[in-house]
Amino acid sequence: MFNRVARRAFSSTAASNYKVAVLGAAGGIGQPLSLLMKLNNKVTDLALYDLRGAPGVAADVSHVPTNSTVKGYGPEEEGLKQALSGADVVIIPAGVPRKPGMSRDDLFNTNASIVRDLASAAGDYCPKAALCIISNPVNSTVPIVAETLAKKGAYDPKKLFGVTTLDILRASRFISEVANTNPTQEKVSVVGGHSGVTIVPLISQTTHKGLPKDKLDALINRIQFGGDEVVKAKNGAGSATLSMAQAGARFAGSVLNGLAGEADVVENSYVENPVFAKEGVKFFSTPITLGPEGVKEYHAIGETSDLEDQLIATAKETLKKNIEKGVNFVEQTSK
Ligand SMILES: NC(=O)C1=CN([C@@H]2O[C@H](COP(=O)(O)OP(=O)(O)OC[C@H]3O[C@@H](n4cnc5c(N)ncnc54)[C@H](O)[C@@H]3O)[C@@H](O)[C@H]2O)C=CC1
Ligand SMILES: O=C([O-])CC(=O)C(=O)O
Repeated sequence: MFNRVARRAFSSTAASNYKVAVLGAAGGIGQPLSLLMKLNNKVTDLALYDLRGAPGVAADVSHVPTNSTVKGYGPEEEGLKQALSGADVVIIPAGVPRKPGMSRDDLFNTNASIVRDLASAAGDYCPKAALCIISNPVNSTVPIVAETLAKKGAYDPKKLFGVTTLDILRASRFISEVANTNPTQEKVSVVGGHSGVTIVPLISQTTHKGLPKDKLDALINRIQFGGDEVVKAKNGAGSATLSMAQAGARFAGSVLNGLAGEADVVENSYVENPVFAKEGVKFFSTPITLGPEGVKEYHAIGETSDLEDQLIATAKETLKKNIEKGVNFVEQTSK
């Protein structure tokens, strides 16, 4: 088996060589996300872990002719340890999705312990890895990971990311539908968290700040509750998986670009942000620049309208509670 140095030395086509682990890889998000990571030429070692089904997904994805090896692991034979050892980036979409009528917070009771245990394993087996958290409720699962790692002395706030990129994708798409423009050219910063009122799209920073109030309100509401559209349409069969895989692959790709030292890699992400932490909201999504050590720079939110100021204030109140719930969970359940 090649060690990291040898892997890098033997590769000729990739710009850089990284091991990426996907935890929850056989799920609705995990499968297409694993495929998209296989297509990323910075990935040379792809480790797919799930309670069940990961070896099959790995065998399937491994036939795609790109530079990466792909291995699937289950919980037997220290599969989690093998999947995580040496990982540079860990992407976590493990856990249950919503059904109609549920909020993301309703997933807390099931997903909190799943995420805590996977975070604990990451702290043990790849303490230097960048962790990208997809499992809901993101507003609380990210603090759970932070607290779990902190208890092990393995928490690096610059390497823990809540993935909110799907809100960014939706904002681009939905604004293009309202303004009749090309969605690939629409860039909208979405700040705050990842659920309902904590999702705050900053439309005033786009070229569409003059939208009539009824259209603006409807657009903001659609971005905040875009996840519900998919949950309703899937009618009990889960929530967004394909668009989420695209969002997760874009975000993890940017993390890899940052690790590789590329310039000006900017994404929005729900991270421990020193500015908001001072206000008592420890985690908050803003634009960040990604670099070789994870977060390289925290960007200010920028200019906002009065309406956006109100939305941000509302988001902060809910986020404080969501964060506290995650922190308390780790306090109460850690051995
Ligand atoms: N951050 C975001 O924007 C989004 C987050 N999500 C969230 O992502 C999560 C996953 O959604 P889906 O893939 O649709 O669900 P799914 O049920 O299709 O897949 C979840 C997978 O996780 C696995 N799993 C459960 N416990 C595990 C453990 N302890 N270790 C490893 N794997 C484990 C399951 O076996 C399953 O294969 C949900 O919590 C969902 O709410 C979904 C869409 C967007
Ligand atoms: O709505 C859900 O439960 C899944 C999710 O986070 C999203 O699609 O934004």
